Amino acid sequence: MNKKKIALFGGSFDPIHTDHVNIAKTCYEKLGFEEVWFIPAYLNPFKKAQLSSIKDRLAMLRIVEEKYDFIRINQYEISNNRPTSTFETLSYIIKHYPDNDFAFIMGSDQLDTFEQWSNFNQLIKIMPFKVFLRDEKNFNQEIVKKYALETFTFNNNFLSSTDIRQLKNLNKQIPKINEYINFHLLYLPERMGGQMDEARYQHSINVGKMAQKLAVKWGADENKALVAGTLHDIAKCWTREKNLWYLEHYLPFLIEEPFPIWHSFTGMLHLEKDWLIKDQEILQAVFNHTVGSIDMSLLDKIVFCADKISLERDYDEVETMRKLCFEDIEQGFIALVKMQYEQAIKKHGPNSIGLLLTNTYNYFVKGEKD
Ligand SMILES: Nc1ncnc2c1ncn2[C@@H]1O[C@H](COP(=O)(O)OP(=O)(O)O)[C@@H](O)[C@H]1O
Repeated sequence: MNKKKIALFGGSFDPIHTDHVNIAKTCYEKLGFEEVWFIPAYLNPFKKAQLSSIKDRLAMLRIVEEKYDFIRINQYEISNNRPTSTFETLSYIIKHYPDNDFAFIMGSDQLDTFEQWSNFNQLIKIMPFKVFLRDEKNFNQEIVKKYALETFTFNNNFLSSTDIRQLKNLNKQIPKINEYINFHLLYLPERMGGQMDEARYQHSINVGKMAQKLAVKWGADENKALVAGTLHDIAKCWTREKNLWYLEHYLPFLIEEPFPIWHSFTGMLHLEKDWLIKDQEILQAVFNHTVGSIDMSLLDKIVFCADKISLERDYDEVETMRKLCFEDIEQGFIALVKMQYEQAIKKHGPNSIGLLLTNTYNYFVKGEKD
């Protein structure tokens, strides 16, 4: 009987990206493997370097598994519930699937530490190792020669999970995985933490939670509220130059608005252009969070209010405002627009608060509808 040829592909897949899939496709389309089994690594809960949950990493792998018949997920390491060496995993798989013929797939970056993998001398004898070149010129040729390893090129986008976590090369990433990451707010410390100080980060988290609560109370989409609320201030700590660059390139007419408001527009642009968030409702809620506009959805109002009544806010009337927002979101919103407007006038004078806030105030508070 001919044994089924299977390629085993281990990694953290945090997240899985296009190049992982392209490697698997090469195995299937060009190297005669009938299946490729992705083996996500377990991450030690006591280890600091731990990243996304197993649930999220598996959900992202499933998106790919559903698309390609030849891709399967093997959960041996995950179900072990402890860090498991490649040697242990491969020994287990060989023993339990005697009707298959296996090879192990690795990226060339792994060559440098290859000899330190546990039980290395036995490991290299139990199955062939196939090396996919991350960089065709720059890889450890000594190890390749020493162990007579086969090397392969593939349709390489030069992606890495680290880069994806840091918002780099997202245009080359699998769109559905981008969407999953954005909707589940994965990699916030990397993606948001680097752009703001600790207090702003905590405020952002609090606004997300408050927006979610308000959405549950008023029947809006709670996930969109959580995402928009959490990300609303993403551009708040940017320099004037960076803000200006985005406005000049995409929305130059808004440069006339006061600088402290710019971050709502540039935050929206950043989320759209760099995070590749496609959801217009989320983008609009971020756009409207500081001064609003005359055309606001329930979600926009919720994020606007959540920003002003989040957990860490402690101005005199905050409790009254919180109560009002949970009793009547429309009245809460009007009261908060009024407060925002009066504070802006006090701080900046009536001639420098910008057209948008004036319009929002006139429309919602004064009731001027034309
Ligand atoms: N662009 C790539 N080219 C070659 N191998 C890759 C590439 N991206 C990932 N790999 C390999 O895929 C396996 C799993 O990678 P993983 O650690 O989950 O992600 P990454 O290396 O992208 O951060 C590793 O063997 C890694 O070397």
